[in-house]
Amino acid sequence: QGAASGSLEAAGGSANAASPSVAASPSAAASPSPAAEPSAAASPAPAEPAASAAPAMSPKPASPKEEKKPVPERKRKLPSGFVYVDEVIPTAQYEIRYFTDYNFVGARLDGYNAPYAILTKQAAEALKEAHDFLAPKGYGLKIFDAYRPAKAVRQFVAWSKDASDQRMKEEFYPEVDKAKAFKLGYISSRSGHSRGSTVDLTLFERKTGKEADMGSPFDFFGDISSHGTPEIGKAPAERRALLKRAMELAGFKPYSKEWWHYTLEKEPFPKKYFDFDIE
Ligand SMILES: C[C@@H](N)C(=O)N[C@H](C)C(=O)O
Ligand SMILES: [Zn+2]
Repeated sequence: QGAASGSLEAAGGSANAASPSVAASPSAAASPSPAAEPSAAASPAPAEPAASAAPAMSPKPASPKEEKKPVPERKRKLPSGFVYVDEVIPTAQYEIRYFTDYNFVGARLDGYNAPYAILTKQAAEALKEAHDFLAPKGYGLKIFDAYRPAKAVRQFVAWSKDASDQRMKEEFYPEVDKAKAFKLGYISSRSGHSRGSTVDLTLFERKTGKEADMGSPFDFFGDISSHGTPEIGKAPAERRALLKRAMELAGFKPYSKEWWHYTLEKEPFPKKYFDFDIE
């Protein structure tokens, strides 16, 4: 799993539009180990529990059934302090995986009633800085997850306890026992995402619109997804380092176990876990 590939040219992944998209796409990053992100994880997470990814293989297309599902109009009124990220960064790409069934659970998550990325205003504005920093380097940001309702986290917990459901194992956690996903730090039972200032993301190449090869897919549970892994090639490692630099300059901190997961250092709600639906 997880291609350790080659050149700095972006690879793999479908190019998703600047607006929230229902279709899933593939995704495919190493720099010195970033500091662990603290977390209120219920389980003894190693470093910081914080984020996730898709396999290096080609992305599963959305099922015909899924494509027919109507996408609801977005609710304009968000809780105070939150914004729709595409209204702040219209030129980023959005592929909200937990709104689709292309994720490690294999189903749309509770509370994801629409494919939108929502963040605190501070986090969205900081993210725009990272996106703008990357532009002259030929890259942009592609968002997989942002604010995550606490009910979705509860669904992750239930999923991890259901040993009979292994439908996405091969693609997302081939060498990990799902019952240990929390303990190993790949998922947090008190996720920073529910505080509204944490984001899961990757790079896309501006020239082609394609998702960059980061050496392992988003939400791939394994050592290869850690910062500093020796298991990936030079180019993906350089891209992970570029993304990390952009995010740190913008005020985010990385999570050692997941190259795609970042939390705003000065998050406005450091102790509050929200549960409003995404709509
Ligand atoms: C599940 C994955 N995308 C993720 O976000 N993991 C971190 C540790 C979290 O759950 O906060
Ligand atoms: Zn995350």
